[in-house]
Amino acid sequence: MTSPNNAPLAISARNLTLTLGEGDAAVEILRGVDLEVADGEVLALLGPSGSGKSSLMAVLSGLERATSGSLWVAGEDFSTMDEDALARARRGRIGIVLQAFHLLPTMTATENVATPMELAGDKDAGPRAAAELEAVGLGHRLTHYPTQLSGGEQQRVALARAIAPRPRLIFADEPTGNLDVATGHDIIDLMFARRAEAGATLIIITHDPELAARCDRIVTMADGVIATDSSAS
Ligand SMILES: Nc1ncnc2c1ncn2[C@@H]1O[C@H](COP(=O)(O)OP(=O)(O)OP(=O)(O)O)[C@@H](O)[C@H]1O
Repeated sequence: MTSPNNAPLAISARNLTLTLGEGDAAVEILRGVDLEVADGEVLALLGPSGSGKSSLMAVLSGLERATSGSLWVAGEDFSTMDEDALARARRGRIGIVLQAFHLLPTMTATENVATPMELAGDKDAGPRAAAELEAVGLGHRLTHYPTQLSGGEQQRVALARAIAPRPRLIFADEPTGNLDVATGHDIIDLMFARRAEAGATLIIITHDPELAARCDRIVTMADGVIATDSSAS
């Protein structure tokens, strides 16, 4: 599976739809999304509130099953997998950073980063978690609990948790939405630096045109479909 310039594809989506609810309550959220993303590409996903950005990310990252259409992610056919298979396919391949940090309050920073890797059978989870926390500037906060960390520090832990398993794909949904501007800039700089080191594909939902301009490609959504794509010729 390759793109027109022969780069391997991280994502190939054809005519993806997502309908939630049934009967009269059914809502068509994605209405035929076509999208190809090259391996290593950094893509900004923009669009008005309610246009379907988070829903598309949920489908592309395997958190939600598409209602119809074909979807290949990192060489795996997501469209034929059930939820258990999707969860297995996500593990180690896909890292997700959300606006709310979703750290487990009873675990230290290191445990928050290490636990998903341990569950995936990684024997070096502890040292790798510590190394990644070091890399995001939290070497001095390894045994702190989330409540003992600032918002920016918590998002660094969430970033470390997403990146430590060395995923080929990183999804970020407004990762600076809960942070002040300066802290948000720091997180984005870190995310871009860690991504570049790993050569991973990054898809980032943002309302910030300045951040979008730092990406290789800008795709906008409107009303459940792709409206514009800066890579289209
Ligand atoms: N579980 C659900 N059931 C019904 N409708 C839903 C559900 N989740 C989302 N929607 C609807 O789907 C549409 C797309 O939502 P989505 O969160 O993907 O948009 P978005 O572009 O990410 O918006 P925002 O920028 O506000 O986060 C919205 O109209 C939303 O109300």
